[in-house]
Amino acid sequence: MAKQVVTTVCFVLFHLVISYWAFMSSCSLHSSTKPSIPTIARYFGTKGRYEDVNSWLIDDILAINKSLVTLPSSKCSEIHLTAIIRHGTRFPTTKNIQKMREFYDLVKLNATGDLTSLSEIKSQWKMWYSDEMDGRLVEKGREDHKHLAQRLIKWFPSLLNGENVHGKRVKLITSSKHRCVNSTIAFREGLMTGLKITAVELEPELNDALMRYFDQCERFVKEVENNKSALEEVKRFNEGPEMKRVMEKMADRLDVPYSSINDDSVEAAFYLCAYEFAILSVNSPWCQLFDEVDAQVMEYSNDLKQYWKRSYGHVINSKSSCILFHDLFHRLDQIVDQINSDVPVTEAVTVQVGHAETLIPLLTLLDLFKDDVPLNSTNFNTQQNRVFRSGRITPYAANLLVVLYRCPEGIRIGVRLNEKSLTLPGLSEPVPMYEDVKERYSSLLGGCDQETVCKMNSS
Ligand SMILES: O=P(O)(O)O[C@H]1[C@H](OP(=O)(O)O)[C@@H](OP(=O)(O)O)[C@H](O)[C@@H](O)[C@H]1OP(=O)(O)O
Repeated sequence: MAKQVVTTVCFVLFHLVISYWAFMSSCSLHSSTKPSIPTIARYFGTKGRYEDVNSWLIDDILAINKSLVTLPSSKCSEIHLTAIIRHGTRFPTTKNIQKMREFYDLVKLNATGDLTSLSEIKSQWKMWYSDEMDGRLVEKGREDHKHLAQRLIKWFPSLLNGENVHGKRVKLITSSKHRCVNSTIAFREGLMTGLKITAVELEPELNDALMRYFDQCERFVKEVENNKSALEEVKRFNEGPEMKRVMEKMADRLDVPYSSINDDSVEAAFYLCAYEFAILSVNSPWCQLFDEVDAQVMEYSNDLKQYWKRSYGHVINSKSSCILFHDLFHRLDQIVDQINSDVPVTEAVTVQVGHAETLIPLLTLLDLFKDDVPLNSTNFNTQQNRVFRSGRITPYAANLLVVLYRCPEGIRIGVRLNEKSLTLPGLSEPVPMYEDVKERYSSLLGGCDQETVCKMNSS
């Protein structure tokens, strides 16, 4: 049995390395010139790069932009940071690799259009993604987390320092998925590089109950995850006029019958463009199959998925994150107690690494990024200026930073998403008193019991 497992693991690793290496060598990836950015990159949604949300990072990946952060008065000092982070850039999931392969085969065998990119796809591009890659972290994803750790050291030098790391006042918690565990390890490497530490005892703790709470919430699993009708609006949009137009334009560009292109085909083409850019920094010929309006439609389709599967679409989506919400406030309360009792703070920094589906429900529970009108299959046009844009909220390595400050007037709290300050809805101050935040969320703090909300037939 053990021998079988080792053989399988070796096979998978070998396959991954070979496919990746084969593709890397076929591209001019090692060129030192900056890659050109696809004009549609801002529409990649949850498949988008962090640096396209924070564009100053394109020139300097370790730069921090203080103009986007509100700090309390200089009399305050930081006492704690909780960072809840999405894993870094990853391979596509198997489900999407299969769609990509099918679409590539169709293009290779049937497309005859005269686009230059089409001849490039047919003569040079190779299908290098294989099923085993299944959402695993890629090298760029490791870099995402290493660099984020180094920027966080710059943001919070009094918290993320050698003394706190060695004193075990920094804690790493992660989902058990490959992309998360390896992101956490990369984050630790970034800390060690940034702090010039050579050896450290900082083992990530695996905690799926916390970082993959959605899997364990029966009501969410039954009513949303495994219930096709929960995503009815996504289906309707994908069968609607805007998406139909994208499919027709794609068929025209490829010169194939309209009947051979469906919503899965255009999704696969869009992913091919997005993944080649996110993983390899290549502005690939696949990107030429879309114009900007097409890309906006694709972005809306993905936003609808996130909205109905993870956000305001169904109440249970956000409620499933009650456990993470309570974990956060429980820790903050403990720290405030330690300060008030004048005892040393035991946890200076807590880093929790999970998924888009870890972050989006929690942000929703906090009432963030809520549009006045729900996103649905018929309002693509009127939702052009929506605040719910998954690409802005959860690109790879997206991060929610919660900071406690000790100030002369008491404890204050600052919240940042992707290194930019957020004002919590219902509160006017950007760095409010901790007690005001607790008051604002008092009904969740007094309820939102995981076991109760996740039970079937709970209200
Ligand atoms: O569309 P895919 O198969 O990539 O969906 C993934 C999720 O990716 P996302 O929709 O957020 O872009 C993935 O979330 P991640 O944060 O870990 O990337 C999720 O864990 C995975 O289960 C896939 O969800 P699906 O239910 O198969 O759509």
